[in-house]
Amino acid sequence: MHHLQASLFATGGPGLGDLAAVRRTELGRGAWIDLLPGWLTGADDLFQELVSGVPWHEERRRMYDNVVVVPRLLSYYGEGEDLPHPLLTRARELLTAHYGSELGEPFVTAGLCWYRDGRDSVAWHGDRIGRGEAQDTMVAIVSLGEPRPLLLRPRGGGPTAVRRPLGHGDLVVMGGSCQRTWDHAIPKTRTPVGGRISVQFRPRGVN
Ligand SMILES: O=C(O)CCC(=O)C(=O)O
Ligand SMILES: [Fe+2]
Repeated sequence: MHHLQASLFATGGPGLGDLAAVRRTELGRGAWIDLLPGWLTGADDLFQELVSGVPWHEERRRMYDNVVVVPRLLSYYGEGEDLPHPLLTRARELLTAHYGSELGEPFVTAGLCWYRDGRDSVAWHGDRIGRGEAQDTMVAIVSLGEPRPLLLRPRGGGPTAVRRPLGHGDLVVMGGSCQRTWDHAIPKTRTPVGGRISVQFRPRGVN
């Protein structure tokens, strides 16, 4: 048996906790976030395995007359594509089992972001290129590696209303109207910080 599969069943190996322990915070405007620190445990190697095993790429985006490089590496697993690690497959199954009735559909896609250091970031945005613009939905994020804060503020600007450090194994789920009525960001930091990988599970048509 492959050592990875063997370790999944060994005691003290990687595990995913009970999602019944999530804590919900109502943000207002129909938006909420659920948090479960340390949902994923004993997966010390997972970060490094994803760093070396995932087909990361840079993305360039047109900004007015310029083309800018997105400050993080990305990889996207669409519906039906095998995820890069069995623990992520299991995480998605458990998320669908827990949230499926409230969400009304399964989590199907996985977007991965690798923030190599404090210069990598994601600017203020909502996930509303797809259905998140018009409909309530959920985006579930598992954070791996070095802690980085997730910031939230009502859409359209203003001061940061929520600042939650996301550490190794932590789960955050943004739900309700969160994608269309709130924005979120992972800011750059001058503090020396190692790499972080975020795995975002979304339903079909949300991105
Ligand atoms: O890194 C994160 O946890 C957030 C990423 C994000 O907001 C996105 O990719 O849409
Ligand atoms: Fe996002």
